[in-house]
Amino acid sequence: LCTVKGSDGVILKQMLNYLVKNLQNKDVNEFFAFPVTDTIAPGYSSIILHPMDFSTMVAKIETGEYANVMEFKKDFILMCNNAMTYNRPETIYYKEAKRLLHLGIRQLSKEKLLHLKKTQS
Ligand SMILES: CC(=O)c1cc(-c2ccccn2)c2ncccn12
Repeated sequence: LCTVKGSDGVILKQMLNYLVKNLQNKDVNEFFAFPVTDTIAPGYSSIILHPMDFSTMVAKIETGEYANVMEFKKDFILMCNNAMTYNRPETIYYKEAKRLLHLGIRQLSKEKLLHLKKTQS
């Protein structure tokens, strides 16, 4: 049961869960599924000060930390930019981040979200 006040919170959560699932499906190697550790990426935590990954984004959706889609989009772009900062352009991680970023920007474009909003209501 959601009160009238809380109803938009439920709809936003549904929308964000739909969007994050769509984006995660594009990360076929699951490079972005979990936080990058210093073990697999030497010096990562001293180079990347604001780490982000899909599991963190999913947790933030559940705990209602995103007030709107734009805040969610910011974390997605941060996640991709981190990978394009730490990894060299010739690496698979950089290339995957670049591809994911472009696919995600398209999916999160105003037109797409407007259409999604219409289909939701
Ligand atoms: C996203 C990212 O920067 C990343 C993911 C990984 C990763 C993620 C899962 C399994 C293996 N590697 C990674 N490894 C070395 C250097 C960077 N990375």
